[in-house]
Amino acid sequence: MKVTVSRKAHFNAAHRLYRKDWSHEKNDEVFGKCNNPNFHGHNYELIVSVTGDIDQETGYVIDMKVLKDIIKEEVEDAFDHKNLNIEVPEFKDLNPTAENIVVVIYNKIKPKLKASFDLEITLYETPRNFVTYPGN
Ligand SMILES: Nc1nc2c(c(=O)[nH]1)N=C([C@H](O)[C@H](O)COP(=O)(O)OP(=O)(O)OP(=O)(O)O)CN2
Ligand SMILES: [Zn+2]
Repeated sequence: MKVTVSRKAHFNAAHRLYRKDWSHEKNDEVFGKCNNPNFHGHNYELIVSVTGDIDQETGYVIDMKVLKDIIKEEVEDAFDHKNLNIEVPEFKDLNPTAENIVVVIYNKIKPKLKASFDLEITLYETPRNFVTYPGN
């Protein structure tokens, strides 16, 4: 019997959407205002969902405290109040779109969990724009 345990988190971060190998005109055409060289910020909201069997002794799939600490170390400490393009190594050569951010977060959290757990990450970039990565 599989059960999904979810925890919400949030972080504030700045970014700019552009490709270094494109002209300013092409970046403007594709990314519009998100290509502003002055960067802009979002209040990102995160949902981390872990699916697995209930441990019959503890009644837990995963201790929420353990999940909270993983999210803090892997996401909040790494991304909160950072400029993603400049201060977060994963985005040095990767455009920090919501799609790329959610995959980076998945890849940081997955190795911290028991291999038998399934992981799904949902990231809200704005209250109306969100992406989900179920890891496949
Ligand atoms: N597929 C994607 N499209 C866009 C992304 C993205 O990450 N993936 N990102 C952006 C911008 O960074 C930003 O999210 C857009 O902000 P904004 O236009 O302010 O957001 P809203 O649409 O929610 O604002 P409205 O008030 O509804 O206009 C753009 N595209
Ligand atoms: Zn943006």
